[in-house]
Amino acid sequence: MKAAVVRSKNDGYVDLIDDWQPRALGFGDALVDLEYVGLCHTDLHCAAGDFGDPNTLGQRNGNFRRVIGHEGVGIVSKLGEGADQYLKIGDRVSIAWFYSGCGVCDYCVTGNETFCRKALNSGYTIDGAMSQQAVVDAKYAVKVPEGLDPVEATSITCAGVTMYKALKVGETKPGQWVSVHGAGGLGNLAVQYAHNVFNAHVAVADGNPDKLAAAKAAGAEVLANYHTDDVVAKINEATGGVHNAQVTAVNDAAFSQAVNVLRTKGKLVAVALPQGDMSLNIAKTVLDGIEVRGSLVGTREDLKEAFQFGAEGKVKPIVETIDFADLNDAIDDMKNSKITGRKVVDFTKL
Ligand SMILES: NC(=O)c1ccc[n+]([C@@H]2O[C@H](COP(=O)([O-])OP(=O)(O)OC[C@H]3O[C@@H](n4cnc5c(N)ncnc54)[C@H](O)[C@@H]3O)[C@@H](O)[C@H]2O)c1
Ligand SMILES: CCCCCCO
Ligand SMILES: [Zn+2]
Ligand SMILES: [Zn+2]
Repeated sequence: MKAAVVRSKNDGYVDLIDDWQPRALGFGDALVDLEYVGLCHTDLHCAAGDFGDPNTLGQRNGNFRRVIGHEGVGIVSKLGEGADQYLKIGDRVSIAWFYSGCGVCDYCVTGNETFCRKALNSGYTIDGAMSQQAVVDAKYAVKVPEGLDPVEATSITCAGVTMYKALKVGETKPGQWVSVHGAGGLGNLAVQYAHNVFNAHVAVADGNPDKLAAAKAAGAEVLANYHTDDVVAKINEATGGVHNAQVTAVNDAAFSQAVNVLRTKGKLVAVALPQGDMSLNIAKTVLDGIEVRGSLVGTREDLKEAFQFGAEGKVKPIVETIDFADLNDAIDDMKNSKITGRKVVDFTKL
């Protein structure tokens, strides 16, 4: 069976193997035949060992290296004992970063399950979705609603739910201004959810003109190219300062820009995971009562909500399907900021 696994040298790329086997189904597990799996920038961080070597972390599947992927969508083909109370054969389900939690800790029982200290994360501490088959915990595999295109559903499984949740974390209200720093896979969907679901005004910064054009088409009213514009001046001049700033840029400079475009009592929502630390304007943070909040994917409930907005056509991910064999080329394209929206591996062609 084909799977994309983290290389032993953690060079940011994957090995495409064809002798992979899913682990045996345990109690409450289900087997999923993957249809489509999107490439998230987090997959590149994982493959590079940015958060530690996934080949040595979490649950092991025999001698196999870690399978990446957490924007997966596929069909349930087999149920382990006890799984039939949650799923049935033929259900279309998602495989998200939040693979499972303990279910009983303070975070799991208060709507904050993604922060569970015993959480397993797909493609990092447990095998992910970038394979022909994957094992899921039936309690945690959120179903994809009827009416939502499965290819588009892959993008909502991480990028979409993450930004839908991050806009909630930013307490976004109708008529407010939101800035989105980074118009990539997450950023474009941030614009769509902010404009179409939260009814907010949006300013966007990126360095790729195609992505800025896509953000404008998605509803952004202010566009700043960090190669040619003074991002802070342009956004402040156009908005008077934003109510919350969403940082999806894989670049620590964007965090500084984000603080400096906030109005008094504004909120910086940290989403992106570049290496390094945030350097924040201390005077601005103190004198303007700025809040810095981290946001991590979304809960199962957040994902259900984010999917529903997709099924209703309120958000439409930009997706391009690719062959499994071309996955490392896609990683290259993402590293070079050449992907507008998402590239999605088509497993139905294998
Ligand atoms: N917190 C979470 O729950 C969560 C979830 C998903 C992804 N992420 C992280 O979010 C980041 C983005 O993921 P993605 O899949 O959207 O990546 P992506 O590569 O599709 O997009 C990143 C974008 O940042 C832009 N960029 C780079 N430097 C910039 C700058 N200084 N100002 C503005 N834009 C800049 C790039 O041009 C690119 O368009 C990654 O670090 C990923 O790991 C976090
Ligand atoms: C630690 C990485 C968190 C990223 C979530 C899914 O992209
Ligand atoms: Zn992701
Ligand atoms: Zn827990």
